[in-house]
Amino acid sequence: MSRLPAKAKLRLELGQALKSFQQSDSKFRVLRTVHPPATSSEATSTTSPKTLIILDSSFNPPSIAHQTLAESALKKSNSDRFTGPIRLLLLFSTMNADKAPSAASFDQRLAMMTIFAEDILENMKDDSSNYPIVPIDIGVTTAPYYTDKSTAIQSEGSAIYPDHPRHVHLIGFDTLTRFFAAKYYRDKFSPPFSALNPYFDAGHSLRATLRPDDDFGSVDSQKAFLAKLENGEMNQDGAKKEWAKQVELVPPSPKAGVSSTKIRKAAKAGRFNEVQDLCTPGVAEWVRSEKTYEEDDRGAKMA
Ligand SMILES: Nc1ncnc2c1ncn2[C@@H]1O[C@H](COP(=O)(O)OP(=O)(O)OP(=O)(O)O)[C@@H](O)[C@H]1O
Ligand SMILES: NC(=O)c1ccc[n+]([C@@H]2O[C@H](COP(=O)(O)O)[C@@H](O)[C@H]2O)c1
Repeated sequence: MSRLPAKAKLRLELGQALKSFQQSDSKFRVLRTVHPPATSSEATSTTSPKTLIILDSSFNPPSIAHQTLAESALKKSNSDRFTGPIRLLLLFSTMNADKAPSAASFDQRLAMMTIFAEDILENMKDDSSNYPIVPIDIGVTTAPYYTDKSTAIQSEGSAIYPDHPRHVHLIGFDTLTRFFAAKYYRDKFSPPFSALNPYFDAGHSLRATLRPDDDFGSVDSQKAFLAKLENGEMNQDGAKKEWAKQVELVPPSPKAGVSSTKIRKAAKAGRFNEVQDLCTPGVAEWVRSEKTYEEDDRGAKMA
């Protein structure tokens, strides 16, 4: 293995770790931790977090919009309100609630997540007065829903997160509407939103970034969606209006128009300048050199 080029080695190691996870009954596992440059990995790996910031995504591929979600949450002026120590978890679901697995293979996505984590840490290092030093975990889960993801992390992540940290899931507005969509819970829960009680009772929260778009609607209509929770209009399905206090709405970032779909399409068409604009440097280099989307740029949400 030692003679393999670095990228092939990374894929192989992550592929093997993923296979071992998939062959187990586990629902959550951290496969790797990326440590901030120039800090002792021992020091950061033994820091048990009280707040776990989680970016769950298909990472197909990681984009600068994902980078903004993570960095904005970590920025000291925003993260000061979280109880420290803080840790960031990049989480990949092997089972997505709405998408068929396609385009980049799972070992490639895990490799891109690792490179993305290194890019984020490098970027934050350059602005260290504004960002805390945090390790970034690369994790996998089989759970497609946020409530189940958090339950799996609580029960199976207790060795790496022994202090039972509060979870802050970073999501975009499109995902907020799916978090609060009764159709996902109706089969097993009556009323459907009673499925969310354990999540909010545990003190977990959501940091939802507005994402104005032709498909997702204007900023005002997106704010109006959360107002329905606040006003009790979702109570008939079992929601509680006080949950709104655990949902932070974040103004859209200048990267609001960026999506992984755009990157896959640009890569397939060979527009690598565009890929470079939409990805962090290491990820853009990976997509180009590994020809990640040369054959297949699918990965759109299923109907
Ligand atoms: N530009 C953006 N603004 C706000 N949130 C975003 C943005 N891009 C992604 N997100 C959020 O990041 C999370 C993970 O994103 P996801 O992997 O679905 O990316 P995507 O770009 O929407 O993917 P795809 O284009 O493949 O559907 C989701 O909660 C999504 O809403
Ligand atoms: N109700 C829910 O918890 C719910 C609904 C739809 C998608 N999801 C998850 O949101 C994450 C992001 O989804 P997309 O990659 O489809 O944007 C995925 O892990 C997906 O499985 C969760």
